[in-house]
Amino acid sequence: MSSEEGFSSAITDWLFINSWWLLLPFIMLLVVAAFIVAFVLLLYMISPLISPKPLKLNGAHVVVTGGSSGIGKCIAIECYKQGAFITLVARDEEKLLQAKKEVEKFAINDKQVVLCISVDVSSDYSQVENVIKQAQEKLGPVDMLVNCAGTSVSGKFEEVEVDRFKKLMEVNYLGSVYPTRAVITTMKERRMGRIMFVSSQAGQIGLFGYTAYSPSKFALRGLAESLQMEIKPYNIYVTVAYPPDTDTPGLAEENKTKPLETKLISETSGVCQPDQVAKIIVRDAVQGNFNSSVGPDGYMLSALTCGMSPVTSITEGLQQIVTMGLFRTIALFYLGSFDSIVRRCMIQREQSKAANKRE
Ligand SMILES: NC(=O)C1=CN([C@@H]2O[C@H](COP(=O)(O)OP(=O)(O)OC[C@H]3O[C@@H](n4cnc5c(N)ncnc54)[C@H](OP(=O)(O)O)[C@@H]3O)[C@@H](O)[C@H]2O)C=CC1
Ligand SMILES: CCCCCCCCCCCCCCCC(=O)[C@@H](N)CO
Repeated sequence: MSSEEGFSSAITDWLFINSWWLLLPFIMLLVVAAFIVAFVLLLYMISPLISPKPLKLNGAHVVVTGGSSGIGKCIAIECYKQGAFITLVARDEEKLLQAKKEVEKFAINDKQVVLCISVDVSSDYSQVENVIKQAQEKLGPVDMLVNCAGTSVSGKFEEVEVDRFKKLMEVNYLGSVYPTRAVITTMKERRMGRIMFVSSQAGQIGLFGYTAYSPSKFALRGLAESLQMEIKPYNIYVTVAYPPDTDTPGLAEENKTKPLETKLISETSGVCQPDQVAKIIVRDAVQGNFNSSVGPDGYMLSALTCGMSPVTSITEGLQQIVTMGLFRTIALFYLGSFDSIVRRCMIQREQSKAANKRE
């Protein structure tokens, strides 16, 4: 009996001691595998955060649609100041020539050229393709395309002419699709380039009076995100800019029909100068940032609405993670104040209507 017990315990002792040695390679394998998995996960997390190489504007060919006025003209000037060759695209030839003269004042060398092309970016794709081809023949392949041609209408949903909804979608959305489509193949072949879409803060938040305008600016974000995922491996970077109200002929035109509600709500973000807005937009496009915002409200709106948009730096990603809850809290107060503006305006209107009737 006792000899049997001694035998079995000897076996377990033997197994125990030896199994350590037997397990060691497995343990080592497990540790190595864990390291590999951790490393791969880290690479996955970091890979979208690697910042692109900045684009050199000196000698680059920049096409600016809507370059004859307002923000577009200021973007052209900003690029010209950094040594770029410019193609201005818009419909009105006189305004184009006037803008060309203004841009040329900022030359930094005597080789720089400003080319003007008159075309409607929204009506016919083959026309747009043709003029881009002409521009590339004269000034070389496009390094940066700025889609800034656009227009706006504000007014209550039922008061905006039905045609306007289509028109805004055509100019603001398709007018950005066509030029982009015309430059993308060459950019992919050259494995370099920048595409910029000028959206608006009204492309991040839907506001009273912008039922026709906002959707056309929101659409650009969907286009930009999808396109960026396709062309990132070709070293092409997309930027979407979301400016607040900016002092331009376009804004003056829009203000003629702007409802009081829209005016009061937009005042939250204030009015910017187009040259300041252009400076920020060009800096972000050169760096290849997906998002370009102006001012503290713009910063908050962008962090809050980042959704699944690409990140272009580690700090940007971290800032979004840390600030999102706080900004949502602030946003609730803003939304409350917008609602009360709308309510107050409605009450005021009804009161003045009643007073008019009594008279
Ligand atoms: N100003 C603002 O408050 C803000 C503006 N934005 C956006 O920025 C962009 C520029 O605005 P802003 O500078 O105010 O505008 P402007 O009205 O001052 O200039 C618009 C430019 O676009 C051109 N354009 C308009 N329609 C067409 C078309 N169908 N084909 C070709 N060119 C066209 C115009 O030239 P032409 O008429 O001769 O064709 C002009 O050069 C717009 O997309 C706007 O929505 C965003 C946020 C705020
Ligand atoms: C944390 C949350 C912060 C929220 C801040 C909200 C601020 C809203 C202001 C919106 C202004 C819209 C300007 C549209 C400009 C435009 O595109 C037209 N003028 C074109 O002509």
